[in-house]
Amino acid sequence: MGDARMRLLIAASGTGGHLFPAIATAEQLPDYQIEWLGVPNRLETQLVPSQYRLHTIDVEGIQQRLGLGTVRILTKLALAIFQARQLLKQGQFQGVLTTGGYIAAPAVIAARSLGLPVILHESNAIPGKVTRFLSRWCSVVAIGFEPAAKYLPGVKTIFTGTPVRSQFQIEALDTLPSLDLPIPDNVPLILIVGGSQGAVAVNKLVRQSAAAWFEAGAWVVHQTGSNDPDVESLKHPQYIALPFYDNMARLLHRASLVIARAGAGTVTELAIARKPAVFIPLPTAAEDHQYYNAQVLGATGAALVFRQPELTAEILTKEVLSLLHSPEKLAQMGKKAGAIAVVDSAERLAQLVREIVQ
Ligand SMILES: CC(=O)N[C@H]1[C@@H](OP(=O)(O)OP(=O)(O)OC[C@H]2O[C@@H](n3ccc(=O)[nH]c3=O)[C@H](O)[C@@H]2O)O[C@H](CO)[C@@H](O)[C@@H]1O
Repeated sequence: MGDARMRLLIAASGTGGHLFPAIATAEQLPDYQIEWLGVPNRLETQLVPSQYRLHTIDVEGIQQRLGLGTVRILTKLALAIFQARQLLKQGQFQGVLTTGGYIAAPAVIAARSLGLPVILHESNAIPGKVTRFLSRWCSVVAIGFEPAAKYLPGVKTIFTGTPVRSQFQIEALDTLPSLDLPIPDNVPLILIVGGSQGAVAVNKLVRQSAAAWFEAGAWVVHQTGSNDPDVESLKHPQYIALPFYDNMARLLHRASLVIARAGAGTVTELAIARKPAVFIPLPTAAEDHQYYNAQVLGATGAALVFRQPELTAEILTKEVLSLLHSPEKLAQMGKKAGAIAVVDSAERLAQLVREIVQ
């Protein structure tokens, strides 16, 4: 007996920020036969669940080498489009879902050249160049933050939020493995998240500020990344430094306050987990998109947002101390964060797929 389900190709590749939303959505689509399009040596080879067949094409470098040799870039893109077209035709796929990034270009162009519907999800408050360029060819662009719509004039956008891994939902708390970190139960915990690569400038500010927080009774868990040469320079009984932490959802649920970069994934997870935050957006992010991500929570009073060049250790010390001394304010901020969270984002995006790929 053949499989009578509709066939959907998901093109999602690279970082957790692109893969987690796609995986969460795929889980909501058992009524579709899903296969995956990625790149041979990226995270998808580890993260994409084994029930989805993974096809890979070589598109790495298209973005990185822009400007060096237009002919070579276009040749490579043309080859990737050709491969994606072959895959879509031979696999008899009926539509494409992509979360953007460089895999999106060949996937979207190939699908449209075959007249297939495409849903593109953009998680940032300011869509990246690839999204803006490709959006006209998409049936619809699903957006993670509402402000993104105004950067996509003439494009059909639908606000779905960004799907996150289910462990960030408050309801999942009891099902998560407990923390393997020696943090006492009743102390305030400040969690610092630099993102998948860490944030050396944030690390430095935190180390300069932490003494006053320790004195106020707080513990600090500091996710530092692995590129910081000074990571050993702070030692304190209330301080734990980690390059990366796998059980981030559990740690986030335990935190009283989170200091973080403002990648779309992190901002969304904080809203879902209803956590008060201090954002220090990456100043070099394309078109300053992290600042606008941060402002989605900042504008409602759920977070404080500081621009890195203007932020001193004195200011950070003082602002965090004042929050630590005001648990009611922290609780209010967490509530405001929760108010903008889209807890059923994966279901919404899956529903959009059902409406468009049929
Ligand atoms: C440096 C950079 O350009 N980052 C971009 C990248 O973010 P990137 O994907 O790197 O970062 P995000 O903030 O979106 O997500 C980080 C993810 O890593 C997880 N995590 C982090 C640390 C840790 O120790 N353990 C752990 O599990 C977080 O829970 C989160 O799920 O894509 C995002 C979506 O397009 C953009 O908004 C970001 O600006």
